[in-house]
Order: sequence, then structure tokens, then C-alpha cells
Amino acid sequence: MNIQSMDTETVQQHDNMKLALLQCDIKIGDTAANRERIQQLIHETIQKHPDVKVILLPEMWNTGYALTEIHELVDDEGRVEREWISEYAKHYKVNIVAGSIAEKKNGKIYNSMYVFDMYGEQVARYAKLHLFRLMDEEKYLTAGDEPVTFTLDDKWCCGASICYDIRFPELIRSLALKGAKMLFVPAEWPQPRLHHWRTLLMARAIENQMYVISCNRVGTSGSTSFFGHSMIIDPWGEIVAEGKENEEILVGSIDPAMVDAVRERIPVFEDRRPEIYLKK
Ligand SMILES: O=C(O)CCC(=O)C(=O)O
Repeated sequence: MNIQSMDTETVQQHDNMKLALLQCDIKIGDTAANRERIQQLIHETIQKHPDVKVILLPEMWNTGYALTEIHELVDDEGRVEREWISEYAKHYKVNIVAGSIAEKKNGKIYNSMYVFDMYGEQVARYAKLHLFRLMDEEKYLTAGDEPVTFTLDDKWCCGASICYDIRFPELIRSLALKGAKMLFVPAEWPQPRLHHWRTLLMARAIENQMYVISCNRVGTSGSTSFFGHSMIIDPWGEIVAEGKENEEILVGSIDPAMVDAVRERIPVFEDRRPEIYLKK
């Protein structure tokens, strides 16, 4: 906690939570290779950092943006991925915010985040609300229609978002208003918009006084390249950890109690006047 930069007072640290972001490459259309790589990385994470409590994966890590063949690649409701992620979460006793996968539901394809707790129970499914036209998502995918919060470790309220969603401050604010103290952001955010990525993540953290935990892929897909720079940002807007541009397991610790400390110091949520600027 960089509470010194907030004020000279100290705030008791407790309940620190270590997270690991699996910033990896994704092979377009090769679901078996992608599954194997993620499995290796989860195993390696636990070997190197046995005290990790939460693992975050990138966006659409099962297929990449293989949109033209997506119907043939994915299975119903992400069954295969959900089964093994649940097993891994239980086996390694770790919460897995499983980035997002392409999945089929009632014949439609969604870009969905699944979250499993350390007992292997599924605690959330969130289908990406805002589809990204620059990558033709709207031509092949169906948008979700429900914002989602979930609870980790029986106590921490978290918000779900995927990549492009961070350009919509209204969505993230609505998650904060529902009690989210951490925002998870799996992504496939490409070059050349590194400045947007970093600035938007920091803005969402500062304005909502919440932790922002993002995992972006690396590597290239056709002519598109991805820069990584996965980030953990604290509710004061300081960077706890930031990835470079190659594959890595990025680890950082957060103290969710800092959210309340920051919200007390600058009471943005008490000072909001939505009755004035949200009126029709
Ligand atoms: O908003 C952007 O610039 C990137 C978004 C994106 O790549 C995505 O949502 O997949």
C-alpha cells in the first residue's frame, strides 16, 4: 500500500492478497495448445508462488480471435474449459478468474468470463457487454446484457469486465456502486494503443477508488500485435505491478482494506450528486 503518498498517517495493513496474472501468448484457433499452455502456467505459478490466492488469465485465451471459424472451435457453455479449470482451482486451492473464453450458448457465441473459487465452485459468469467493432466482434459474437459482481474469499466484492469494457466508465462505476472493491480486466488489447490502455486502467482505478487488476496477452495474431503490460493498480492510482512485453507470470500483492482508506480520505462516493447530472 502506498499510503504515504496519500497522507502521512499510516493505515493498518491486513488481509494482503497475492495475485498472479498469466500474461501469455495465444495461438489462434488452437484450443488444445492454448489449454496446455495455460495449464503449464498455472502449475508453474503455484510452484513458484504457493501463497498466490487469485490467478487471472487473458481474454479469449481458448481460441484467440479466430472469429471466422469460431462456431466449429467452441463447445457448449465452455464445458471442457470449465471442467478442468474447476478441477485445477480445487486441486491447487486457488481462486481462478479465468479470463474469458469464447463459448456457445443456445447457438450463439459469447466472450465470457468464468470465475471459480478455491473449492472449484463456479462463482460467476460474465458475458462481455461491449463488443469491439475494430476487431469485428459484433459480426460473430453476441453481447451479454448483465453487469456482474462476485465475491472472492467469502468477503471481497469484485467487478467483472473484459477489455473494451474499460472505455465505458458508466459500467465500471455501476460495479463500484454495487460494492466492487476490485475490478478484473482480461484483455487482448493490441498495439498501438498502449497509452489508452494504461490511462484508462489508471483512470478507472482512481475515479472508482478500487483495485484494477488486468491481464493482457502478448504475441501476434495475423498483422495484430499485443503488448502485454498487464497491470495491478491500487485505489490511489499507483502501479503495484506492471508486465513487460513478453510472456511472464506477473505477481503482486494487494490490501483490499486500502479501498476503504482511500474512500474515507476523499469521499467521492458520498459527494456524488447523481440526482443532478443523471436526471433525464
Ligand atoms: O478498446 C480498444 O482499444 C481495444 C479493445 C479490444 O481489443 C477488445 O475489446 O478486444
